Amino acid sequence: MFNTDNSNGNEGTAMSLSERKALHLTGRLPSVVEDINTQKKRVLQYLRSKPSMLEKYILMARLRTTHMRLFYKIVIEELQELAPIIYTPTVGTACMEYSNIYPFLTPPGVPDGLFLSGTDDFETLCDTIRSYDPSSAFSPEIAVISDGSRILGLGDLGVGGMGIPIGKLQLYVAGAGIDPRRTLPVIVDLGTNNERLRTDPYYLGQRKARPADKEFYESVDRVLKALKTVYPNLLIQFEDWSSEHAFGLLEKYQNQLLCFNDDIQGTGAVILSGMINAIALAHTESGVSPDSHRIIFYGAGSAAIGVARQIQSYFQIDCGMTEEEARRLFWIVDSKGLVTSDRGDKLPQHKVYYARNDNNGKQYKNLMDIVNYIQPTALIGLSSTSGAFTTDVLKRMAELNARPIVFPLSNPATKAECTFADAMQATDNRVIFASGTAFPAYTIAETQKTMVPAQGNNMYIFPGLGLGAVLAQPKTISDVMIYKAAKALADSLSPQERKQGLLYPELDRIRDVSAIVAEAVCREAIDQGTASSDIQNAFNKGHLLGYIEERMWSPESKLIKNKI
Ligand SMILES: NC(=O)C1=CN([C@@H]2O[C@H](COP(=O)(O)OP(=O)(O)OC[C@H]3O[C@@H](n4cnc5c(N)ncnc54)[C@H](OP(=O)(O)O)[C@@H]3O)[C@@H](O)[C@H]2O)C=CC1
Ligand SMILES: CC(=O)C(=O)O
Ligand SMILES: [Mg+2]
Repeated sequence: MFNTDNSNGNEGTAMSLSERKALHLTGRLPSVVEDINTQKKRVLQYLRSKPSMLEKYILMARLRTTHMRLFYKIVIEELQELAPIIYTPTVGTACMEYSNIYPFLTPPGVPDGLFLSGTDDFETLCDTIRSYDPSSAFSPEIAVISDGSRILGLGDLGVGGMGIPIGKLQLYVAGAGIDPRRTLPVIVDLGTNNERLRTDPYYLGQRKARPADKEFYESVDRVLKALKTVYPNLLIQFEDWSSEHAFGLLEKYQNQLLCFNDDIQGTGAVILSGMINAIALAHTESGVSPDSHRIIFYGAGSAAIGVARQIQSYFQIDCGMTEEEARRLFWIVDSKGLVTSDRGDKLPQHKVYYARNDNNGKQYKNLMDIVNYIQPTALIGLSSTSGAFTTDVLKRMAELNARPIVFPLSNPATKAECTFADAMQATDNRVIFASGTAFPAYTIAETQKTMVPAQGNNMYIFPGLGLGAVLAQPKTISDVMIYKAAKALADSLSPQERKQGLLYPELDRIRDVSAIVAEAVCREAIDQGTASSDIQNAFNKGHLLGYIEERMWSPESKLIKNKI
């Protein structure tokens, strides 16, 4: 983020009288000297008095740039309450409203993030990157970069997508202790294909259509080269690029740069982790063996294919299936229906591998027909179509399975394929459930037992994955690293969480969990012989996890104090 001393050193009313005097600040603050806990209580009280989630988002955005330490103390200590404000679902609203709320997000002169133009030449880009935060003594370690073309399930929001890199980086800090002064949110402005935005008088980005592929890939390549030239050790996280380009970018750069695509790989890893625990539950509670699963993906974009690939790896590596045996357990559905190789349309490359050819020439369009035909054990939604898992579909899942697995993973909540309450009611409370955005808890009327739904969101993976990569500094992030990160997350459930049938650890343990995920990434880098000497030494001393934890930034970490 932006690293002015004003934001990270500011303690406001918590500054002692002697410090105020030494810094010539006496008179610029009211006379009270209070501690950060009082400051936190005041902010929370005011925040809670605001009925609108967007207003809360704006207040927190402002606090981040005026009082960074307080901001992160609140986010870390109250993550359950704050995640829906700074991340999904509210970040989706903030991105849609970006042009309207922009003037209120940061104080004058403080940028919201780094906006790079797709048309600038290499030298101009390098200068822009260097001059983004000239006062900072800290080089960024992680950049989250988007072109705003597929923001959550909300479509092309152009530069309005800036909220996403910012939201993700806030979770890096809160969830994995990345130093906030070493984070860099980036939007590459290549125009937008959203006609409504191009004609909106307040739209803040370039009012032109996105370029064709040749220009697109050249522009992104220039931007990435500029970022890596200015900051050679930077980890780059691709976020919310349309599937049309997400796969191409990952393929091009994954063996070239220290980078990953969060929507393909992060989502793949987090949902694999939840599925490992769901598969175990279905096995112990209803005798379903891993090889008898039949999984429908409703949606066939970057997220769905990323998740299918990861679960397939699990079937092959951990369950001993051949590639073909594993592949046959997946059916993918897109906007035209079940994806088959004889459907008559030209499939984009990422769908070809999972296209079915055992449909005897019959095509299926409607989800209910598809469910009846396949008789799935699991239904995974990554289609951004609200309500697609109808009561009838959910009831059918409950007829077919003692413990149906239903994961409506699209974001934000308004795009989810069903709600937790829908899924519980239609399945006699037997559903094994996870959603992309947290749904409210559900109380079973008969027993008065309150059930808290799992949140299958890549926020459980990318912070730890990024922390591990930043510390170990491997040349690239390998598929095995991602896989090991997913396994580590699945294994991180405490005995109590396992007993409760949870799929993911409690959110308030996210720092511990991220350290475990980071450790798995570092161990893999060590095995591959690509780990930094610090990580190798910590491992040799039997102190790897402790070393990782010690490296995590917290609001109590030392800060420079010289301004308000
Ligand atoms: N929980 C999490 O951590 C994450 C959740 N997501 C969510 O996943 C969703 C999808 O992301 P992504 O894959 O990148 O997006 P895409 O837009 O690339 O993919 C959407 C897919 O859904 C399909 N689809 C659209 N409408 C329908 C319909 N009526 N019936 C069936 N399929 C339909 C599309 O079909 P077609 O190919 O024919 O256009 C496409 O395959 C988003 O909502 C995103 O927020 C993403 C990453 C992480
Ligand atoms: C969570 C996330 O990365 C998405 O919905 O795109
Ligand atoms: Mg995303």
